[in-house]
Amino acid sequence: MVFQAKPLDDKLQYVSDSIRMVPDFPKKGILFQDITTLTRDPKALKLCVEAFVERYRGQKIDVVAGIEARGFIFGPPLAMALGVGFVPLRKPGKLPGETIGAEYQLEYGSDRIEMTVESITKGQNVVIIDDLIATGGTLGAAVQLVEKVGAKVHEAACVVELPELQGRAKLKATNVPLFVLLEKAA
Ligand SMILES: O=P(O)(O)OC[C@H]1O[C@H](OP(=O)(O)OP(=O)(O)O)[C@H](O)[C@@H]1O
Ligand SMILES: Nc1ncnc2[nH]cnc12
Repeated sequence: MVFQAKPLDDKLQYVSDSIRMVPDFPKKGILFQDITTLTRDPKALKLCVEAFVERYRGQKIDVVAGIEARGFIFGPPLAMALGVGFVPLRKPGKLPGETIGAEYQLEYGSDRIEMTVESITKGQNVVIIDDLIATGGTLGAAVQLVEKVGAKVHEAACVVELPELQGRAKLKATNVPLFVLLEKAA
């Protein structure tokens, strides 16, 4: 049984149904939301990207920043549709040149993300995108990086929110709005 706080329209229901839930992955007790079943379904992928495009078209967005790895799937098609560039926020040691980084805790471990300093400039209006918000640690770190170079985070966007893990409350501390397509059970 999938928990869903808000009733979904037919399109989002289709997207929701396309996500496979995998119990005990990658660790016992984690109900993993597998978006690869969404991305391999052309209709679900199109509906999902279109929902983001509809949200941000006409919003004067300068940059879409996506979080490694699954933000790299949804970010580039959104950036292309908006006619802006895509900036990757990456796991440690992957980006050349001068970088800044932020550490964060996950539902199943800890990690760090990095950003090329010159990739986003002061005053730019940025949408940060990822597949999922759980504890909000990853998005919180991404917000820190974008704000550190003097840019504004217009909104953080995800396909799935796991409300029980309170990521929304963590992000609220940054004053960055959160937009999600689906709320699902953790
Ligand atoms: O809200 P949080 O508790 O921070 O968790 C959400 C993050 O966890 C997952 O990535 P993961 O770190 O598993 O990396 P991957 O995308 O490289 O598999 C997911 O894609 C988000 O980026
Ligand atoms: N339950 C979950 N499913 C997929 N990705 C995740 N990232 C953190 N928690 C997750």
